[in-house]
Amino acid sequence: MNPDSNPTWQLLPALLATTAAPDATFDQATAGLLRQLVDHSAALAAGTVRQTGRDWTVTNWAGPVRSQPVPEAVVAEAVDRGQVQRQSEWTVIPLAAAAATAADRTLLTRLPQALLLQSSPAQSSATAMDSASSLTQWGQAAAELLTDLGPLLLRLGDYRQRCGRLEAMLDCAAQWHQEDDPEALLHAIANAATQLLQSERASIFLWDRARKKLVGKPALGVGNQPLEVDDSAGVVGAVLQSGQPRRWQASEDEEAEINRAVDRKLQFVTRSLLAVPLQDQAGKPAGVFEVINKKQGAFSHEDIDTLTRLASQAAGVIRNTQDRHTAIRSRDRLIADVADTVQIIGESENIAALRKTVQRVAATDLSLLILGENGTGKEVLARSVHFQSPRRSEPFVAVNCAALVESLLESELFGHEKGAFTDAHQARPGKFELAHGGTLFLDEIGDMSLGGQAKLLRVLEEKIIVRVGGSTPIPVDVRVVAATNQPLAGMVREKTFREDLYFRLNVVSLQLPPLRERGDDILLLAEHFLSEFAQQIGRLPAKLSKHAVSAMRRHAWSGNIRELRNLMERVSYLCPGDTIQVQDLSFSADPRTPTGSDLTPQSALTLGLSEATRRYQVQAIEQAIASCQGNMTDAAARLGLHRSNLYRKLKQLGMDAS
Ligand SMILES: Nc1ncnc2c1ncn2[C@@H]1O[C@H](COP(=O)(O)OP(=O)(O)OP(=O)(O)O)[C@@H](O)[C@H]1O
Repeated sequence: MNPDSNPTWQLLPALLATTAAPDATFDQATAGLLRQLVDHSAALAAGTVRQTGRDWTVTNWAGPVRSQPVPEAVVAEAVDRGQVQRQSEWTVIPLAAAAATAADRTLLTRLPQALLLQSSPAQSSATAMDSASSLTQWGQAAAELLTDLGPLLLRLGDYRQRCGRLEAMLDCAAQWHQEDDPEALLHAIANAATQLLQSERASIFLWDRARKKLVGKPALGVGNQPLEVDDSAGVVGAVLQSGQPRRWQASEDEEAEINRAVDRKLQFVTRSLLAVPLQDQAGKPAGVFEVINKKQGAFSHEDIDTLTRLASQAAGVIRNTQDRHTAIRSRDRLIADVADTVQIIGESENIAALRKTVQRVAATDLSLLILGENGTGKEVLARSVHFQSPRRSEPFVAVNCAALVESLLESELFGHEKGAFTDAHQARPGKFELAHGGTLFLDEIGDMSLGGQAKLLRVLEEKIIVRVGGSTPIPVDVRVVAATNQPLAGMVREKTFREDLYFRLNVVSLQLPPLRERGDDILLLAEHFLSEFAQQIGRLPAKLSKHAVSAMRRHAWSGNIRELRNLMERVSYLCPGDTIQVQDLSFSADPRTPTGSDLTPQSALTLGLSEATRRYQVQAIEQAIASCQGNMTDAAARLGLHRSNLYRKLKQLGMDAS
């Protein structure tokens, strides 16, 4: 036969062309084939039919809108006999099941059972015979194509649909991994399920084992109403208990399985439902994932497969997000706890002003230079800046520059590679790398050698380090806070500190006052230390008696807070009662100042006669008051003074007379 007049050859290209479209379905391919049939043959219209219950339903139709009913008897006879049947303008060609189809019962139920051709009614009998035979030829060609290719096209459609769903699932899973908020994640998962399974709602029930409840987290379309059901009730309960997926369809399945009370509460009617188990890492039940009301038809086997895969992805992501959230919460709690321990204590004017400045600069990445005598709290201040800054969850690394000899400085700060020098048995990151993302505290910067200063400056400018013995540039993001008790500006003038580094570090400078200039902050700090040590010892913090408070105020404190801290540590451990008395406070002498017994004629040469005399008097009075347990009359008597003269003397010496 000439291929041009062979109906199969004429119909096939159109059928293949339709199939080539990436989202073509079996129905679309059939529609294309029927259109070709109508265009090329004598058929006015063509359609496919299959039996649903007792009726014959048209599954596809090409040509003018049908005005007559399907000739059901003729169709039934053609299908029953497996032979072409004709009646008036109808020709019915049965579609045999291909061998491949017969093996797959689910395909059989989806394929049409007969091809229906309608021709024009009025024709001479001779013409009618010719045209009927030609029509049958065309029809049989189309029927063969549908029989042979139909199952393949259906399967192709299924595979495409499955690929589409898997792709969509991968996309969803990738998005879920970005989601940090557990509630938002559950919403995103439920949304994905409604879309992928063309359903009206989806809910994820997490199992509250202790309360024997299934808690529906995002119940879409339900607002924020909590949805809780007993863990053994209804379809979801059965899925949790059995670990097996379940489908439920109104009118086909037991009505009693559905909890209509939930429907009423949510003003919703469940028509169909599919639920699959959610499992934890160990494969134990963790909840149930359900979708409700398939928009068209019933939930299929493919839907079970899709929801099961979705549930397994979801379980993993939910677990990870919950773990991450728990970890973040405990990290934040720990950071908050540590941050609490590094408050800048004090209400004196200069400390209050300093606290305000810290609040302002903490949010920035500006370099800070903290100046202050030894033990004035420079490191505490640096830590406080760190914990108030956005870098608080990253490391705070402190380096004592005075302890770094020139030969070690580079490897300490920038790290080294294995074998970089004799003792470099392992590669080691330096302090800059360790502080990445956080704060690097360079204490005693004034003691850094000039060579070290040059290397430090380069890294601060370039924000890149290279480990000793290495060649790979490593970018570092570090906020630098430097501190010194040295007169850095003077050192710049004397050329013992690099001017360019000084300006690089000193974008903002903070000056910490010495303890002796902090007035009643001494008492606040003392209270702070007393409660810190009380906590360590496991008892209530001791209180300073009125006389002890006076003695603390009177004492000529050095600048170093450690003196106060050590004293409070000593009394916390040694003071027997709840109240600290004057005699419990034996102040240690400021090593830089000659003590009473040290005061010699030489002292007057260093301090000046008037200051040496003042200090001698202060100490003599302090000792007398302490030895008389704060009794001023007795103390005055011991000093050979009248009580009122003692008060006058206190005032004159700038001591606290209260
Ligand atoms: N605001 C504060 N709250 C609690 N303790 C503080 C505070 N300020 C300082 N201290 C305590 O004082 C001592 C000295 O503080 P820090 O080490 O911060 O001082 P520094 O100026 O860095 O000392 P150095 O000059 O010796 O390096 C520490 O024991 C610290 O705990």
